Amino acid sequence: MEDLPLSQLIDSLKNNYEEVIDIEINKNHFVKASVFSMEDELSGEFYINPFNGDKIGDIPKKKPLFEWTTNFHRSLFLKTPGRIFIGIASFFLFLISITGTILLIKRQKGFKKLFAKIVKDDFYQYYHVIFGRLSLIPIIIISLTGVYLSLYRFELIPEKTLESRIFESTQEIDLENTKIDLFNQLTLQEISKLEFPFSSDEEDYYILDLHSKSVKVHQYSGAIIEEIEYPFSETLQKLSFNLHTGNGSILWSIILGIASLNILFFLYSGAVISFKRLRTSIKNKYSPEEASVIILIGSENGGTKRKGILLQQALLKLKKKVYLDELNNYREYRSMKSLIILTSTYGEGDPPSNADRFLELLKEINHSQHIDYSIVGFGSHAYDNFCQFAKDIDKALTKYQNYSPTLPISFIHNQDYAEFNIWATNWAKTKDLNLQLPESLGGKKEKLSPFKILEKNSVQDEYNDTFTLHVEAKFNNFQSGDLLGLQPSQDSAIRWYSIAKTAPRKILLSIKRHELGLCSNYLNDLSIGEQFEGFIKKNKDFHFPSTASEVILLSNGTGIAPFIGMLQHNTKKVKTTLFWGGRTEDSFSIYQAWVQDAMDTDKLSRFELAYSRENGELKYVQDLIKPELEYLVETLNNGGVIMICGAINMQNDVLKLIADACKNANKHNIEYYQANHQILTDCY
Ligand SMILES: Cc1cc2nc3c(=O)[nH]c(=O)nc-3n(C[C@H](O)[C@H](O)[C@H](O)COP(=O)(O)O)c2cc1C
Repeated sequence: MEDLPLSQLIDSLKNNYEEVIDIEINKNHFVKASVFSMEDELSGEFYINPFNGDKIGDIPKKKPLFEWTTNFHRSLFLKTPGRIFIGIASFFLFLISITGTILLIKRQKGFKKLFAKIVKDDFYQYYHVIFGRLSLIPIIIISLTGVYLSLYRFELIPEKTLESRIFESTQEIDLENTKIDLFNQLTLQEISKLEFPFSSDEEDYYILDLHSKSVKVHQYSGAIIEEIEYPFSETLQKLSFNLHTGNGSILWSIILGIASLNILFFLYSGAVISFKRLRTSIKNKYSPEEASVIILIGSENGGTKRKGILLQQALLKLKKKVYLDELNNYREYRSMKSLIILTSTYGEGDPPSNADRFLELLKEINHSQHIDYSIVGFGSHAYDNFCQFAKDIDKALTKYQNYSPTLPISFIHNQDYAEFNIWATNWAKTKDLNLQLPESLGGKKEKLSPFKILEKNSVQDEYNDTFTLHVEAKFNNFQSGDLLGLQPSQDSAIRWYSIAKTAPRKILLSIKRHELGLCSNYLNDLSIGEQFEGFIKKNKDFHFPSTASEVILLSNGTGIAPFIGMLQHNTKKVKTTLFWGGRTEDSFSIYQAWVQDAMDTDKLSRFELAYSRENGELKYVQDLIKPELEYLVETLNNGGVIMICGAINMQNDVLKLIADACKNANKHNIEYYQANHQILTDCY
């Protein structure tokens, strides 16, 4: 159809109808004609077959819903003010998409990495970025063309004067035999509209709209009388209209449709992200001069800051003079005794934006008093430089003699609240504080469920401080390595126990009794058949690996519990070694049967143990693995996994030994294996 000469269409129309007013060829290559004829049904506007001029269909009326939506979209039914409003909204959408692109480039650390892998650490942020990458370009186009259409509509586009050229006709006029060469030469694809002369008067011309100009053609001689070039603004208006509406391309319409849905998602996810950030504004009761505990935060998206605020509130409840601020606001704190630094890491081990000046400030600002500090790094093993910025601060602080660590640096993966709670409890212990953070973030109460005591075993040695409880749950969807939380009284903090799943719904807990420990004594006092209330939290970063070539389990004290459960489920009989350190031979008695059973069934290949209070020698897990470090690193190298559970000091020592051994082996550093989920820890 596109190659059909215009003259042929004109001839067919003239043959079929009394009078032709105009024809229009739309983007979808349909030919619409406006004609008069003797027969009523063949008069009016309808689609025609371009080859013979026959009517092929009526022009469908726009559906009311479609019309309603178009009106709403263009002006919100507010006529001109509505259109102005929509124009301004388009402009803002354009600005947001441009700034969004810049932020995305910044977040990805460069234009080249715009399409690099994105780590899913927060649902809304992740999909904000994923959808952003896919639809920012269409959204920029939608908004920019929307702005242009509004400007055009309000005649705010500087109009170039029309270029009109008038030709003197020299051609002869043959009224009997008009043959217009131009119409023979033009095909339908080159024209968009043709208006027929109004009457047979010589002064009435054909008005032919081509894609870039409009031409007046003499109806008898075929001479071009006038040519008007469309100004660029008009061409741009047409292009904008097509790009904005998807007119003429189904594929582009689909892309625009998806991008528009994404705009809705962006509105929502953007609002959630902003809300989360706003919710975490810092308020202080004490001035920086009077506070003895200073909490400094490095946080980009507010996760770490929220933890800092919870900690601040818990300390205020204990009447502590605490001051919370961002790391970049570091200054002289005259009364500071304790410094707590909670910081996340971004980019490639870089500080978050509210902490990027801290290391410089630290050099400039001097404190003369003695300060004990504790650093908690928030990060994700999905990145190569796990908690690197927290490590950098730790390293920087060791240079100052008046700064001494209260606890070794702690790391928290994926904002794990239970891990943070454990760190906070440990920190509070060093200060003899009964610190109580809320049970869970957002104040959501965990659903409690009863656990019934089936069996109890206690160590009968001079320390007499450890016991196991075999309990039955009401449900079964948990795994060894998950955490059981329980709160012995309304106003006490939650205690967490790493669990062993020994059979469906059966859990083995290993508990160390503290003389004044509320929770351990409460559990110790329960008899067989009694129950306690608690809840289970998934701890998916500490499950037995499903695909490792070999597994090494390192534990001390009650930290053996999750491993007992894991061994039971090692039905594939993956080569597994267990190292355990306890105080006395008796302290092993409560686990012995489980370990023996795992050995007998080949679920455990090797077992090594160390006693720290037996035979006068002080032997710890650390001592057990010292001669095995080469083997440990080799296992990691071959795709094996090391899991560590028990006391935090043991974990820190062991990690240091492994880190040094990795360095000596000259292959990968320890961070590589941590990022690769080959070193899993759950210590307290
Ligand atoms: C773009 C980007 C880069 C990140 N880079 C690292 C990194 O190098 N090392 C790391 O341990 N965590 C990294 N993370 C994870 C964050 O540190 C982690 O999500 C943290 O919980 C964020 O805390 P915030 O909400 O307080 O900013 C990165 C996260 C994002 C989004």
